Amino acid sequence: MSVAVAPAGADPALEVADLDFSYSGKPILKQVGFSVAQGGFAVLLGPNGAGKTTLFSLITRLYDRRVGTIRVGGCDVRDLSTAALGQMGVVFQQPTLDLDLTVRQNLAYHAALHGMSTRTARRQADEQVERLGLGDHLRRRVRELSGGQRRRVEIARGLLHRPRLLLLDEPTVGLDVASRRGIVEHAHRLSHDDGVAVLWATHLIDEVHATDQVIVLDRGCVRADGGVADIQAATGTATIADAFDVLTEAGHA
Ligand SMILES: Nc1ncnc2c1ncn2[C@@H]1O[C@H](COP(=O)(O)OP(=O)(O)OP(=O)(O)O)[C@@H](O)[C@H]1O
Repeated sequence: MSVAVAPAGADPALEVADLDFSYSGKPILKQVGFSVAQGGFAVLLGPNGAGKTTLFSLITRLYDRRVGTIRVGGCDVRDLSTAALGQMGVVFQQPTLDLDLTVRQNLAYHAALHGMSTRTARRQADEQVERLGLGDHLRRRVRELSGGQRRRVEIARGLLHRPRLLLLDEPTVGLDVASRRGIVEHAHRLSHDDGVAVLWATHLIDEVHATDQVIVLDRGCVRADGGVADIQAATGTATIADAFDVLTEAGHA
């Protein structure tokens, strides 16, 4: 098993404990708990409706009503929300770029929201888009870009303020195989090379790498949390796809 381990004494990048959440009295998340180490790569794997987006909405404080604890780098998102949110970059499931602005303008706007100076923002934007292969597109309006390019702009935007934790909610939905693979691999490089912890929500099992931490969420409950080999061993299966089938209701349908 090769799940990233935090340096001794370091707080996890993300810690969720005893989390319950309901919509209008209907329980959606039930006693959810897990943590992601500094620099770790965790896949939040769950079928449609498992509660992944709801969990992201709570981590990012779009929603607040809940029972339990959420800490980012040791900071409680409720008590120390500015400190917690400042350590976090987010790529939401629904695209949120302004299609009529250029790539550079979208990035500059986001950087300004984080209080970054124009100079720092420009340097950071140039670095991130270059790494994502978008260097030639800075002056293009987002409307002119492909779906995969737009997603990469959103990842660059989420990294501008150098977060320690990047959350991505089904970031490859609707993309072709090559674009998907490129984005999955880039996110892994961020974790392995830059030490950014990543929480990657998906229902696509082929996005799981053998070295990832996998958190299986089904009907609001964490059914498994560990390395791929551990989960396969615990379920007596040979692949993570088979383990997913054993652990989730979708697999019993
Ligand atoms: N605003 C809302 N009000 C009431 N119920 C909701 C609301 N948003 C989501 N739900 C319900 O909560 C459950 C979890 O939804 P959520 O979107 O968090 O799951 P998900 O794992 O992200 O699924 P998907 O992959 O389809 O986005 C579903 O049963 C959904 O119908």
